Amino acid sequence: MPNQTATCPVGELSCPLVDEVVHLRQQVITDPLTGLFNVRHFREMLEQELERTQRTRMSTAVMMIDLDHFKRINDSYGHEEGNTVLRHTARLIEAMTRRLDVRCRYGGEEFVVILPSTELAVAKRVAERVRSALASTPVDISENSITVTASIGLAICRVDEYLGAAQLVQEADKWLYEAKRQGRNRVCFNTPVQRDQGVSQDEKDAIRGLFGGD
Ligand SMILES: Nc1nc2c(ncn2[C@@H]2O[C@H](COP(=O)(O)OP(=O)(O)OP(=O)(O)O)[C@@H](O)[C@H]2O)c(=O)[nH]1
Repeated sequence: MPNQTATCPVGELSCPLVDEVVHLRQQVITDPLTGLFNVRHFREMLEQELERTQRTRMSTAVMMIDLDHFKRINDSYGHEEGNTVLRHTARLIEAMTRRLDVRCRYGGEEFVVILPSTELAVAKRVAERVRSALASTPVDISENSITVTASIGLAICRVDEYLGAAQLVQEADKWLYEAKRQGRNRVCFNTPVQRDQGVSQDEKDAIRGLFGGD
């Protein structure tokens, strides 16, 4: 009878070496403060999901979330309490999204979620759920109960309107800053109406002409 403890057969789940590798792999892709995925994993997964969009023709959505006036929380209550707020935010993001969504800390007080195989209408509902949960769920810090809000930018990669990873992130970031600009605690995204505003009067007239409009 061979000595089972002295060997590490492939596929043996209880092998300490395999456990160690799994643990290390987890550490490499995790943000230590919040337990969400880190930005390195976000980049890897985004490339993977965009490839899936090309293969399956199902859209990929990216949701960029930034806490509002977070500096004030640090300044008023200290960095440790600020960290408590970041962990609270991470738990709410997890609670309001699916396990298949890739929930990441992008850095500082910014979070990003990849919503695989998701159209804009669904992404809007998820983003609104996250925004509203944050605004209505207080967190206890320094004997105070406070609520934090977030601004959220959404971007979609469709197979017929394909955006690469960098462009998609840039687009989500653009709408996040639009949400800040409009007063914070809101979700912003590119709507067909806003796209239409980019069409000049000349172009509109030409389209009307093509379809026989007056
Ligand atoms: N506690 C804590 N604070 C952090 C961490 N990373 C970044 N910060 C702080 O996050 C704050 C971000 O501030 P700003 O970029 O000015 O943004 P803001 O105050 O949220 O304002 P708006 O984004 O414009 O609504 C800074 O005070 C950073 O020091 C962290 O890991 N822990």
